[in-house]
Amino acid sequence: MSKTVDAPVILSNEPGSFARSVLAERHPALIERVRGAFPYGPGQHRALDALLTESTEGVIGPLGPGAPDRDQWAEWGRGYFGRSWFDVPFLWAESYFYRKLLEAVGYFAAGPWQGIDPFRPFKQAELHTEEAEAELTALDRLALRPVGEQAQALLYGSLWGNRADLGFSMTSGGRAAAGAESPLIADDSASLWSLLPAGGPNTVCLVADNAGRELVPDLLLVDHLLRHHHAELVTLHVKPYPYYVSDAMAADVIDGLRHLKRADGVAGVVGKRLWEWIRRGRLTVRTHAFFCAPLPYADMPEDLRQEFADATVTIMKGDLNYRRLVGDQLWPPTTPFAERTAYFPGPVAALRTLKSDVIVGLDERTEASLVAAHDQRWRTSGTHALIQARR
Ligand SMILES: O=P(O)(O)OC[C@H]1O[C@](O)(CO)[C@@H](O)[C@@H]1O
Repeated sequence: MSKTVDAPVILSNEPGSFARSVLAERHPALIERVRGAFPYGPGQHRALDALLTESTEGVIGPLGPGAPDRDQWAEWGRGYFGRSWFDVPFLWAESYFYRKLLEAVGYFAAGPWQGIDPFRPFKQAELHTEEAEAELTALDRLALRPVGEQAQALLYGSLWGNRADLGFSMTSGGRAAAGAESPLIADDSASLWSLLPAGGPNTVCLVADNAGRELVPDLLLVDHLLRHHHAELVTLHVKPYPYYVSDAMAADVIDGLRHLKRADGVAGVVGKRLWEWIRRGRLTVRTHAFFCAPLPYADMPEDLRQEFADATVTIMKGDLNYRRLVGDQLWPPTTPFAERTAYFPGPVAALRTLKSDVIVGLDERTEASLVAAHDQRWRTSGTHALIQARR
């Protein structure tokens, strides 16, 4: 057992740090992309200007008086207002940035822009890339392989789908989305499958991350779990509103399902079957306000805790869910995953490509070889991935 009891919370004020670059470079770049995505009017552009200035040079201000969740954020941000965005916890600052960006474009305000997802054009474009098409065509070949091989390939597909992240491409020029896949730095997939023996009365909660090219492989995995009775019921949890650029909401699930249903070959068959799983109640899409909270899962509310407690296993997708699952802190990398997730109300697994500094659950040899071979960029470059699970 590691002796770790606590570790520094990640802030964004360390010069040269990844967290700092997200606030100082990615967020301004994202504001520019959002400006170009819709024919926003002068009021929205002024609000985006104000957000850019506030978040890079100013101090944290409250949400506007009409915001439905103003009190909630005032509570979550107690002690942070009036301070530099760089000096408060990175997880909080990043989450609040997305909330303020929605405010700037009028997502929650009564009027024509209410409910218009500022990231939707990017998410939709993702579905129609050559790579996305090739992934669907590959399903025809995969269907000829033994079932166990299909299962493993779909699990890895869902894992590496997490690399297709629009926030990431904001400053990396999409580099992490290309190239050969690196070996996993932790692979508990055998342990994950052992939690889901075919034919058992299993239920799975899959907490989704990105839409588009991540969500489609997630749906393919879900179909496999249901079809081969690794799970009798699956709940797909998505965000209630646009978040972290590409995070999936119910509208994105519908887009993904339609996209699959229209495809040729095996992909089209799977798309139609997924509609049927939903119709029969074997696949349910759910959301919860907590998925957009700037808090670790250790602080989840009782109703969500109960949902996870009832599942045979909860699968957390992506980097943000990982940060919230283990705590957005600089843990010694060899801190056991089981120790960091001991509070979780049931078996839990993480499928994540590494896109921020947090990491636990490495063995010493892996950590040493990563540091020697790539310095610390392996933590944030999206080239490495992991599957971690605990019973
Ligand atoms: O989509 P994912 O895998 O949750 O990745 C989100 C990650 O991207 C970043 O927002 C940086 O763009 C990280 O800070 C964050 O953890």
